[in-house]
Amino acid sequence: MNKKDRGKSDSVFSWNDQSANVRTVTWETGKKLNIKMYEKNWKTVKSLMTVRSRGKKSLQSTRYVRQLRYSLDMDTPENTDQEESEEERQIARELLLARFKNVVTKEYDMTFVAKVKEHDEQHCFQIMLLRSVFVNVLKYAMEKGGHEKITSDPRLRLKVNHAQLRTEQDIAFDPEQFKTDYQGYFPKWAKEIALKAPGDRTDKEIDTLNKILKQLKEFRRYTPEIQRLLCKVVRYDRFGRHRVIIRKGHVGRRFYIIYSGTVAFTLSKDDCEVFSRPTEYYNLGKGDAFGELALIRNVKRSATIVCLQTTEFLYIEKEDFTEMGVVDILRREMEIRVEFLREYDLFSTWSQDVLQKVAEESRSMEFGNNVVIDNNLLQTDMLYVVIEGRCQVLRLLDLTQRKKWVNLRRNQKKLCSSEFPETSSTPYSRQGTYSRLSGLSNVTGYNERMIPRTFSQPQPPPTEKHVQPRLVKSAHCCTVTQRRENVVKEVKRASYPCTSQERRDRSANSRIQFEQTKVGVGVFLSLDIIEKGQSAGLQGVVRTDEDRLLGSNTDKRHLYLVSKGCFIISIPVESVRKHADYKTIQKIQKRVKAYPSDEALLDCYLDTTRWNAYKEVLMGRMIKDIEKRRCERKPGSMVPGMAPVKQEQTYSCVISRPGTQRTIYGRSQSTLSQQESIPGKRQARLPRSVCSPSPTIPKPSPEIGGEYPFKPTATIYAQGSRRNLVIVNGRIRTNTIQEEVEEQLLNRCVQVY
Ligand SMILES: Nc1ncnc2c1ncn2[C@@H]1O[C@@H]2COP(=O)(O)O[C@H]2[C@H]1O
Repeated sequence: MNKKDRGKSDSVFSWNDQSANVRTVTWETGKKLNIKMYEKNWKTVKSLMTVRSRGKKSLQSTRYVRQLRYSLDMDTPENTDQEESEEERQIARELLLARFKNVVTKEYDMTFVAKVKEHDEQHCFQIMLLRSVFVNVLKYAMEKGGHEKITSDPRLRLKVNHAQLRTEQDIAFDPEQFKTDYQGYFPKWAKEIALKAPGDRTDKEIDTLNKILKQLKEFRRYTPEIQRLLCKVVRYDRFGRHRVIIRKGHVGRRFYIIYSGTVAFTLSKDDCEVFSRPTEYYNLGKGDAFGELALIRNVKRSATIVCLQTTEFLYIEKEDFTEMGVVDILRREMEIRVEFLREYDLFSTWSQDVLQKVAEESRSMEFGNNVVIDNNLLQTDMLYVVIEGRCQVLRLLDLTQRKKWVNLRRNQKKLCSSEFPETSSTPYSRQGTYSRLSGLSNVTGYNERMIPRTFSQPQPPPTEKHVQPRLVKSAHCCTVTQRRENVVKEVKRASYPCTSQERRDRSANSRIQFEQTKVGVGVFLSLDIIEKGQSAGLQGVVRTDEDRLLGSNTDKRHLYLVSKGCFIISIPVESVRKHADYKTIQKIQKRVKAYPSDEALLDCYLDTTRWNAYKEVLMGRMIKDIEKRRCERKPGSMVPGMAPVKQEQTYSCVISRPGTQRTIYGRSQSTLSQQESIPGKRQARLPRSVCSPSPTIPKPSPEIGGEYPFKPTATIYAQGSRRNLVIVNGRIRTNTIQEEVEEQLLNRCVQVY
């Protein structure tokens, strides 16, 4: 993108955020168009235009804005882009319809779908706007290779062959699905250097190439001298999807580093196998290298490597590879791996030769925090040994499939509607919201954008038989909730001034349409921590072939292995099985963990969330109590003529539950209530000694402390995440429609159970 283009982008397409419903789109030509759109729709369009890919580059690059403008200038959606093939158009149309179905309100949906078919000019602009945004996103994805990801995702059923089929009911809109893993292409100038013969490259060219290659992790691990030498000899090449780069059994001549794109490797000769595999753990991406084994050991290629998308490579010829000492570095790394495996007690009975072989077939990998290493740990074909750091085993639990959770929520609804008839039908969802808003004292300055992403993620509230009725019935608790609700109402009113009719319209249209069977409310639970020296994926080694084929007697749940910052060795299970003796198998069998059932996890989650909710309510009551006592104690101790000051105090109390003692710290942020209670008085500030009592530890009153029947579940190392997530087609989303989706789901579940 040149500078000229960059300057243009803002004037071509911009939006005005001031009003909730009416958005102004400004054109380069100076024309202004007012589009009446509902907040959610607009947010969707906006998010699509600004979706960020991992490589930091925004989809809203000038080129797309230009394309968008171009397409908007066209008369009908069909003519929007001449270059577009029939196939692309078909996919775009299908997705567009699906998107309308799920994002746009029911009313709009019907109109739009009808109008798309009739090419009605009245709605043409809106249709084209959304459509072209989508087409451009799709094009972008196709260019960057992400298209394959979108279309080959079986859940989306968007494969070209399937495009004719009805897809709407299978798709719920999720911006996540339109992100691409943008990696950036190898620049043209760098290509020109890399295509030159080594002798023709100048020092300056080598330096500039060095700079760009430093972003590759494989390249960074060499010493600066070797890096410079590599820049002298490195060559560039680019291959499309399905291209076999290395075939098992062939003679090795090159060592490859991936600059962009993805390849997959298979230990079989058949390259087609990689395309039928559902998981991604055999994939290598940007910065990964391959093809070293044959060069180090002077043997034939040990695996087949195929491009999964258009991939750019930097390669080094065998002679250069050996001459420059890269071989020595890689050999040393291999020795470290062999050394580690020799020390590892699981393989203590293995001979040096076997360890050497296994080390060759294994890989050392480094992962940052929160990177998914494997998304189906129980079915994986890899054994992961943690050398440094740790990882976590997670389970995503679909709460809407759990009767206990549904009953719990139903009871809460009943209790709340009888206690607080004036509150909405989702009292607890709101309670989650309130707890986040409670710290805001300046209501008018509050903007909904400040609401954290967790805004719509409700906390399951306390409903334990012994506790809940008392907490809910307590007048004290009621006032707290009441006050908070007013705050939220005020916040909303202040943020979006609109007429009551508009408000009614908005709430009527805010209902989200979704395919209920595809959506659920879920929560991630941590089942296990894999520490240094431990391994994950042992199940694969002891799984019999029969189990593999029939899937019998095995736990088939999806568990995620997520890095918390670690360095691991991944060993193909096949390789371990091939070399494992009886003793090793016995050791492995002993170490295979049976993870707790979903039922047990759910109990633990509910216990934890009840406990957390209980603490929250308790804190609210205590703070209120303390404030009240303070007001009673010092009714006239104000100094007139001074501005009020926000007091922030820390309180602590001890809550005991069986077997534990916990200290809870809470923060109260409030403007002095005494001043508000005296009308006509000038605002005043109390001297610090008077208005700000030193943090006291109030005695927990008998009715609020010590009675919580919490039973720690000793067998499970699990802490319920406080984040509830909506799962869409097996994926996870966290956005503001969650509350509504959850409400609808709950209603459905209540009818079922
Ligand atoms: N288990 C593995 N994980 C990742 N890459 C591998 C694995 N086994 C082999 N390879 C790579 O696949 C390449 C095939 O050619 P080479 O044997 O020369 O070098 C091999 C390694 O670079």
